[in-house]
Amino acid sequence: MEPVLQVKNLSRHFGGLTAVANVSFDIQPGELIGLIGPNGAGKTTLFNLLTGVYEPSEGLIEMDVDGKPTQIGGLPPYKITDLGVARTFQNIRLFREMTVLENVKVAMHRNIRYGVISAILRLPKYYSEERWVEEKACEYLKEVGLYAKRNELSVNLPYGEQRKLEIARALAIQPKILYLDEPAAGMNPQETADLTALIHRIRKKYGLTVILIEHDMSLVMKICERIFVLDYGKLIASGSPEEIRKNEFVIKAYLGEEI
Ligand SMILES: Nc1ncnc2c1ncn2[C@@H]1O[C@H](COP(=O)(O)OP(=O)(O)OP(=O)(O)O)[C@@H](O)[C@H]1O
Repeated sequence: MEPVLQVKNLSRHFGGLTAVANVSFDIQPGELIGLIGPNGAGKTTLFNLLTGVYEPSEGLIEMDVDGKPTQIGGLPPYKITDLGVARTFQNIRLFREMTVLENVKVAMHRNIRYGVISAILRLPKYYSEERWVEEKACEYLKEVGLYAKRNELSVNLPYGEQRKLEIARALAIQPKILYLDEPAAGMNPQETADLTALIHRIRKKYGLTVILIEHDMSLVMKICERIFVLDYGKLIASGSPEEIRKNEFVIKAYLGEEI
C-alpha cells in the first residue's frame, strides 16, 4: 500500500535554532502514530510544518492525494485542510462564544463549500443542505459524547470536554489524516481512558490515519502502533511501543525516566 504521508529530510530553522532537523518517515493509511519527545524537542513545530502553519526550511512533505504522492510542504493551511488534514491544538482553539453545535457546524460549512456538494446532490431534494449539516454535526457530537451539551456555550465546557469538542470539529472536516496535539492534557485518568476509547473508535469508523503528540506515556504506549521519538529536532527512534521502551537513545533522552 502507498504511504498516506511521506516526509523526506524535513528541517525547520528559526534563526540559529534547528527545531526540526532532517526528519524522514513514512506513514501508512490507517496507522495510529504517537509522537513523543522531551519539552522543546520539536513536536509542535513538526505538526506546524505538516499542517502548513510553517514552511519547511528544507525537505519534502508528500501526501497521497487520489493515489498520487503530492508535495504539500509550504502550502497554506486551508489548502492542506482541503486535502483532508485536520488537527487539534495544544492550546484549545474553539469559538468560545459559540455553542458546542455551532462550533462543529462552522467546520462543516467550510467543507460544503469545498467539495461535499456532490454528496449532498445525491440526497433527496427536500433534504436541505442545512439539515444535512445539522445532522452530521450532531453525529459527530454524539460520537464524542457531547450531544446533550450541544446548546451550551463552548467556553462553559470543562477542559476535557473542550478537547473532545475540538475532536468533533476536526471530524467535521472529514479528514483522512488527523493530528492531535496533546489530546489528554488536563484530563483525569477516567477522561483519558474515555479519550483512548474514542480515538480507537473514530479511527476505525472514519478510516482515519491518526498522529498524536502526547506526554501521557500510558496513553501512547497503550494505543499507538508506532511511536516516533524526537529529541533536539532529530528523529532519534521509531518503532513499536515495546521497541521504544527498550531503546537506549530514548531512555537517555528522557534522562532515564521510566517510559
Ligand atoms: N516560531 C518560533 N520561533 C522561534 N523558535 C521557535 C518557534 N517555534 C518553536 N521554536 C523553538 O523550537 C524548538 C522546538 O519547539 P516545539 O514547540 O516544536 O517543541 P515541542 O516538542 O512541541 O515542545 P513541548 O513538548 O514543550 O510542547 C524550541 O526550542 C522552541 O523554542
